[in-house]
Amino acid sequence: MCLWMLKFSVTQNKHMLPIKYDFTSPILTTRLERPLRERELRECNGCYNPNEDAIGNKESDLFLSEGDSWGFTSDEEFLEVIAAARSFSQSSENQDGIPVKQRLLVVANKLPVSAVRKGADSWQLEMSVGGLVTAVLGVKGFETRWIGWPGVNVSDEVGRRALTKKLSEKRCIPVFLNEDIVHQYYNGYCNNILWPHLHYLGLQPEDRLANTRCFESQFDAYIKANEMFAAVVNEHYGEGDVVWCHDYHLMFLPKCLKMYNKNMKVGWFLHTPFPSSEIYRTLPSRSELLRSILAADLVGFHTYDYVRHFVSACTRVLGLEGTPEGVEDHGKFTHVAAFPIGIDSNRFIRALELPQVRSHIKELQERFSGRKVMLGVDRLDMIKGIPQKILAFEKFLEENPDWHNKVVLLQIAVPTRTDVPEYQKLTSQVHEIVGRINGRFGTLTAVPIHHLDRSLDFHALCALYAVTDIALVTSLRDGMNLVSYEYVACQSSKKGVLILSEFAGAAQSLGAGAILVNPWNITEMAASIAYALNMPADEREKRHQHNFTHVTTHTAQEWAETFVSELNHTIAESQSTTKQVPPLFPVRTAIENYLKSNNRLIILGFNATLTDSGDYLGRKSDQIKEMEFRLHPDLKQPLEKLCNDLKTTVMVISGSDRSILDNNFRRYNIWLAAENGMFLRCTKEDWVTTIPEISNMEWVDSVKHVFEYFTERTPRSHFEVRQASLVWNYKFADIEFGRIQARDLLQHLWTGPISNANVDVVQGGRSVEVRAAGLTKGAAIERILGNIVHYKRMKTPIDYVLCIGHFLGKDEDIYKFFDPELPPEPTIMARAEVMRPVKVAVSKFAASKSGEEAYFTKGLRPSATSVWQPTSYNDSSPQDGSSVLDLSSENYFSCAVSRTQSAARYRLGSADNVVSFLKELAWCS
Ligand SMILES: O=P(O)(O)OC[C@H]1O[C@H](O[C@H]2O[C@H](CO)[C@@H](O)[C@H](O)[C@H]2O)[C@H](O)[C@@H](O)[C@@H]1O
Ligand SMILES: O=c1ccn([C@@H]2O[C@H](COP(=O)(O)OP(=O)(O)O)[C@@H](O)[C@H]2O)c(=O)[nH]1
Repeated sequence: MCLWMLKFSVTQNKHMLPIKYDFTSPILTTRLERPLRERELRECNGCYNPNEDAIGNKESDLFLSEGDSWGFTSDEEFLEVIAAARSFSQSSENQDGIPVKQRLLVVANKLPVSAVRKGADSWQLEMSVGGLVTAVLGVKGFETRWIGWPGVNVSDEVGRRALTKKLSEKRCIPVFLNEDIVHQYYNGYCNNILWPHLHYLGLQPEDRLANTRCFESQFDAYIKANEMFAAVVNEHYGEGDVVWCHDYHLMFLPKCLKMYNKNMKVGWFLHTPFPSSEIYRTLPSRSELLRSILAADLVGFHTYDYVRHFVSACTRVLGLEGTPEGVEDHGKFTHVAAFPIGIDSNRFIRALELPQVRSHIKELQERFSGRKVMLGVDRLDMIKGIPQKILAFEKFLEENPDWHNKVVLLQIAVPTRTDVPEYQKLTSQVHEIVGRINGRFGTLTAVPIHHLDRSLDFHALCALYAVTDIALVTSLRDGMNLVSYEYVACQSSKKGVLILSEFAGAAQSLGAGAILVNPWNITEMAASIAYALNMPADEREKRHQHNFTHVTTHTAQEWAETFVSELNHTIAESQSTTKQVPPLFPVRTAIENYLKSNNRLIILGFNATLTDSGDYLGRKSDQIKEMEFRLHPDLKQPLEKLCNDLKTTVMVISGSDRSILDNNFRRYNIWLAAENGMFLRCTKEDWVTTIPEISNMEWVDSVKHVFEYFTERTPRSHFEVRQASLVWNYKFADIEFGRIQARDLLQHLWTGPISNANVDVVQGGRSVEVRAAGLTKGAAIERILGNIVHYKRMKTPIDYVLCIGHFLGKDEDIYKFFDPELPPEPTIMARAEVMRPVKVAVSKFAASKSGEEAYFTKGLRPSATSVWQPTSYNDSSPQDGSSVLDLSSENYFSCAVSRTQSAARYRLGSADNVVSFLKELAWCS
C-alpha cells in the first residue's frame, strides 16, 4: 500500500471510530484528534456557531480601528463584519493577569488596502478586492498585523513616513518597493512566470531582450523583493509571534526569515494550485524555491492534490524523503497539509437583509423579469476561463433557440494586472467574442451577454449573487475560487445552480452539490447550462443544501484558526522531538580536547561524509550528480596533515569496496577499512581480511538474480557485487519508481532466496544491501583496533576518539562501541563473543576518569582469541597486560552526518560541515 493510501485509510478509520478525548492531555496523539477536539471545545464554550447572532469582540477584528468603517458604506455593514467574526481566542496572560493575545503577522504581497496620495503628507486608504483579502478579513482571535506592499511607489521620505503612520492606524505595515523592483518582481516573475506556471499555462521561452521574459534578472528581483519583506518582518517580529506568509509572491520568504531567526514561527500558505511535479520541474528556479518553502515550519495548500504535488516535487526535484505528513530535508521536517479556505458566510447572509442590498435585488428583479439570469464573477484573468464560458453560452444559444431572449449572462470581469501584456490581450479577446455573440443573438432591445469590465461593491455583488439562477465558474485552474462559495451563501431563497469547473479547488468541497464541468469541453458546458436551466426545484434544493452546509461550516475564520493552531502545534511538537535529536557537534571543544590529548584515533566514514557534493554549477544546475563518490578536493591538505601527525591515527571506514578507497586515499598515510571493515589496510601495507570466518556465501547467486531482474526493470539503477555483500543502487533512477521497486525487491528477497540464509538486509536511502549476517562497522571495529594497535606498537593508550560518519542504522553500532557511558551492546557481543571482555572493560572504564592506574587495570585488554591476533602483520610483540583505550567521556566525540535520528552523541548537517571541521582541526594542530 502506498503512503498516500495509508494516510487515507487511517483517516477513514479515525472517522469511523468514536473518538474519546483526554481533555487534560496537552498534546493529542494525532493530527485529526486535535482539530476535532478544538472544534468540540469551541462548540462547548458556545463560541463556535456559524449562525450565531451575537456581537463579537471588537479588538479581534482585523484592520478595524475605532470609528473606522473601512470603506463599508454604512454602520450596519461595519457592525455586520464585527458580528460575523467570533474569536476563538488563543490568549495567555501577562504579569498582571490581563489576557494577551498571540500576535499574528500576516505577510502578503499586497496590503488589504490601496493607498491614494492626496498631498505631500496625506493619504487616503481604500479597500482592495481579492480572494485572499476577503478570507483574511475573517482572521480573528489574534492581535493581527498585516505586512505588505501598499500598491504604490513612494520614493520620498515625507510620503513614506505619512503613509506608514496612516497605515499603522489600520494595523498595517508597509514594505516599500521601488518601481523597477515592482516591474521585475511583481509584473515579471510573479505574474508573468509563476502565476501561469502554477496554473498549468506553461512557460514561455525566455527572451533575454524582452524584460518581461528574462528569467534570471526577474528571479534576482524576486529574491531581492522577498529579502525586503523579510527585513520588515524581522523589524516588527517579537518573540512568540506567529508569521504567516502568503502565496506565490513570497516563496523565498520562509528561508529569509529563518536566516534572521531560526526560532521564528513561520507558516507559508499557497492560494494558487501547486501543479503536478511534471509541470513544476520545468521552472528554472525550481530547487531554490522548494528549499526556501521547506524552511517554513508548516506549509499549507487548499487541497490534498496540491499537497501531493508539492511533496512529490520535493521528492523528484530535490530527492527528499516525502511522507503523508510532510517532507524531510537534512533532518529538518516540514509539515505539509491541506487547509481549504472558506468565506465569512455570515457576512453574506446578513448582507441580504440590508436595505441597500434589498433595493439592489428589487432593481435587478425588475430589470431581468421574465428571463433566467446566469452569473459570472471573475478577475479578467486567463485562468478564469472567461472565453470558454462565453463560447459555451454561445453554443447553448445555438443549440437551444427556444431560450433566445429568455436567458441572459451577466459577466463581471474585474480588471487585474493591467500592466502585463497577456492580460491586455485577454481583454481584447473577450471583448471581441462578446461583441460577436451579442451581434449574432441580440435584438434591438436586448442582448444575451452583459459584460462589465469593472468591479462591484459588496452590496451590489451580494444582490447579484442572490437574484441569479445559475452561477458559472469555469476556471481552467483556480486555487480555490471564493466566488462559488459566496454565490452559495447568498442563495438560501432562490436555490440557484452552481456550474463549477472541476479544475477549481472548490470542486473538491462543492463538487457534490454543483454540476462539475471540464471548461475545455464547450459541448459539455453547453449541455450543463441546459441541464441547470431545466433542473427541477427539488433537485436544486438538495444540491443547494449540500453546498450551503459546507460553506457555512467551513468558514474563513475556521481556516485561519486551524492553520495558526496547527502551526503552533507543529512547533511545540518539533520542540519536543528535537530533544531526541543529537545536539550539534561541538567543534571548539572537539578541537581543544584533541590538542590536549596524546594518542588520538580519528574514524571517518566516506560516502556523504568526506565526499564532494558535486555542486559545480551552484544555482545554475541541480542536475549534475557524481557517478562515483570522490574525496572532497578541499580535504587533500588537511587530511595529509592529520595523517602525518605522529600522535594521530586516521582511519576511513566505508561500505565501499577496496578499489574505491584505494583510488581516493592511496597517497595518505591512513588506515582504510573497506566493505564495512571486512578488509583493512594501512596504505603502506596490503589489504588483509579482518573477518576470515565468513565462509557461507551460497546466497550470493540467488540474490544476484533478483538484483539483475530489478536492474533490468528499473532504468538507471545498477548493482555492485562485493566480497561479502551485494548492493542494489537506485540513486540515479526516478526516485518514486525506485522506491516502489525497492519495496518490491525486498519482498522478493524475503520470500525467496534469503528467507533461510544467514544474511542481513540493509535499506539505505537509495539502495538495498544484502550482507553476510553480522557484518557491521561496530562488529569489525574491535579487530581493526587490535590490528592498528599491534601494528603501530602503541605504548600510549588512545585517549581521544573522534568517529564521524553518515552511517546506516545498522552500522551505528560503531558509535556505541567506543562510548564510555554506554552499557555493553548486546548485538555486538552476540556477533563475536570474543569481544565481550573488551566491551566490559571499556564500559567499566567509563566509570572512572582517566589515569595511569585505570589505563593498566581497567582498559581494553586483548582476549585470547583470534581477534587480537594480527592477521598479516608479522609482529610478535603482544600487548598482553596493557590496555589500549584510556577514553574519558569528554574525549569521545561520535557524530552523525545528515541524520537526526542517530546513536551518535552529536550531529553535523552535511559533508560540507565535516570538511570545514577537518580543515580547522588540521589548521589548529
Ligand atoms: O491582487 P491581484 O494580483 O489582483 O490578485 C488577487 C488575488 O488573486 C489570487 O487569489 C487566490 O486566492 C484565493 C483565496 O485563497 C483563491 O480562492 C483563488 O483561487 C486564488 O486565485 C492570488 O493568489 C492572491 O495573491 C491575489 O491577491
Ligand atoms: O466586483 C467584484 C468581484 C469580485 N470580488 C471579490 O473577489 C474575490 C474573488 O476571489 P476568488 O477566490 O474567486 O478568485 P481570485 O480573484 O482571488 O483569483 C471574491 O471574494 C469576490 O467577492 C469583489 O469584491 N468585487
